[in-house]
Amino acid sequence: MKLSELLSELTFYEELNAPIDNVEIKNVEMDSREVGDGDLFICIDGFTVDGHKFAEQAVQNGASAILAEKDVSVPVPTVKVANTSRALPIVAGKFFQYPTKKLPLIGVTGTNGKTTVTYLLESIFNQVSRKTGLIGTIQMKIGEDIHPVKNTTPDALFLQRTFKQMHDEKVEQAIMEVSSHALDLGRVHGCDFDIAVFTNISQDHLDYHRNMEDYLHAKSLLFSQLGNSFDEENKKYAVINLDDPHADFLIRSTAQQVVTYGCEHEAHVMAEEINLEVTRTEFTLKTPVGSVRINSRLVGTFNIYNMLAASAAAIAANVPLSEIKDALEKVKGVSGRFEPVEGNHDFAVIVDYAHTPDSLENVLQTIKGFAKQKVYVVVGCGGDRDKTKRPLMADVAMNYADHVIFTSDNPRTEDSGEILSDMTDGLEDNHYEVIEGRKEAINMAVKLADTDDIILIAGKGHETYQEIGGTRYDFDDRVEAKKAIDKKGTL
Ligand SMILES: CC(=O)N[C@H]1[C@@H](OP(=O)(O)OP(=O)(O)OC[C@H]2O[C@@H](n3ccc(=O)[nH]c3=O)[C@H](O)[C@@H]2O)O[C@H](CO)[C@@H](O)[C@@H]1O[C@H](C)C(=O)N[C@@H](C)C(=O)N[C@H](CCC(=O)O)C(=O)O
Ligand SMILES: Nc1ncnc2c1ncn2[C@@H]1O[C@H](COP(=O)(O)OP(=O)(O)OP(=O)(O)O)[C@@H](O)[C@H]1O
Ligand SMILES: N[C@H](CCC[C@H](N)C(=O)O)C(=O)O
Ligand SMILES: [Mg+2]
Repeated sequence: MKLSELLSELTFYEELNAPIDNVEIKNVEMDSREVGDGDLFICIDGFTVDGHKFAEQAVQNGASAILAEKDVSVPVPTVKVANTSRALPIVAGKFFQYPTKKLPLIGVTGTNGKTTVTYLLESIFNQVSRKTGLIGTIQMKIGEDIHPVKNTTPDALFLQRTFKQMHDEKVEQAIMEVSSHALDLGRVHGCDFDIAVFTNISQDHLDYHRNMEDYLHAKSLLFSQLGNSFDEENKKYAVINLDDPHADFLIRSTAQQVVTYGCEHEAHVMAEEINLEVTRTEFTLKTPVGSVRINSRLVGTFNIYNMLAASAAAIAANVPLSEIKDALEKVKGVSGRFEPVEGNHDFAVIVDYAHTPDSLENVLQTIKGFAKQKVYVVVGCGGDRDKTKRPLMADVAMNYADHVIFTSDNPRTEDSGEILSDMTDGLEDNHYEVIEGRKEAINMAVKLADTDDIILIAGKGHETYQEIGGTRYDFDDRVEAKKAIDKKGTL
């Protein structure tokens, strides 16, 4: 594509260093290390480094033009805009020919439940043979092809490139998690969502957002940006959890049709006659298109909400109710979410990704509801993340468990001992111990567990690493728990 054409959607820019006429752009990159011959390199002033520093390297790697917000001294045409981060989605959208205009797209936001709801939706659309594309915390998937991701919601360039690939590979329904960071940073600008889903909101990420109000405002952008026009061919829906205290604010944020779900308030899609069991959940899914009984292998009230969210979105996307039922009943679970560690032991071990006070409370409430004997919790908090959630998570663990083993999560650049002090300082009860090494903490919980006890290993779920300093070491709670169980069995 000609550079002048690529820039046609940017109204204000300056041309520096050399004329842009006739410059041909083969690809767009924002990482100098990825730049090849004939690419446009976009300089992003990041949280860690300033991408403008790499303009020269990009040129050495073959960049034929630079998009910058500061002056850079390079021998290729340079286009200067006020803010490259905001220009990025515009340029990426243009380069990849606005793929989401041609691709039905569902976005799921909220503090907890996003990954689970997207996996439920994937199952529902596959049930009706619609090829899916999925982007979220665990991975990116096109059909059955799996690709790694660095972020729950990747940057605008990755997104637009991926949606183009999905469209080329005949994906019929794209589904993605939309984080508050992404909404705030404009990573999803230019994504033409058809259905926006809200799960719930509770405290998280207050290292990034100044307060809960800012956090909620960021989440609401998914709904306020859901378009403002009436298009018979291309209807848009906001799917909202009516039982969440912030439902009303989100409903008022959107101009589009609202579909509500819930258990407590009168909603379009509801769960009734609920029967919660240790390994399964039954409820009647009541919807405007009929009612069906659901018998799911997902456990806990919070998962009923996830199933309601997915069902409401699927109904808006014209999936028949009988297919929604079959699909929900097929889902065995989502990796690292309330995942039992199998083996020959007479106590239960559950690995779960709860890393917020609210998710930890939901999971522990569920476990407490079934526990015949003691409940052990192994939990820590991530470094370089919301510090104010540390004492709250510690309180939740102490309130529900008979014994808590506080340990490290991903300390990242922080000191594990200090994170643990943030969690335990001020605890009044003493039914806890601190074991910094996560492997040792898991070993201790397994060693202590007796018949019918339940161990919850919280915080890391599907993660297969532990990040300490700048290094990611191989680590998987499920593998470590299994090893500890096997070791106990041989004693
Ligand atoms: C705080 C934050 O959001 N950081 C994101 C940001 O990184 P950054 O600003 O530090 O980037 P940087 O390293 O300063 O680099 C700046 C620019 O220089 C470029 N560069 C860099 C080095 C080089 O040699 N050459 C070069 O060109 C980079 O490609 C980049 O364009 O831009 C990167 C690329 O898009 C993201 O991967 C990165 O997410 C990091 C990994 C992260 O941990 N983010 C978290 C806070 C996050 O976004 N989480 C949310 C929510 C998760 C949830 O739901 O709980 C998420 O959506 O993942
Ligand atoms: N609807 C829900 N309400 C409250 N807690 C939930 C809900 N669904 C899942 N959880 C809890 O939150 C954890 C994370 O769930 P999930 O991965 O689906 O959420 P997420 O929003 O994608 O999280 P993240 O932002 O970290 O990617 C689960 O392991 C479970 O403990
Ligand atoms: N997407 C979340 C994941 C947290 C997972 C937890 N294990 C941690 O490292 O804090 C975050 O980046 O805040
Ligand atoms: Mg997620």
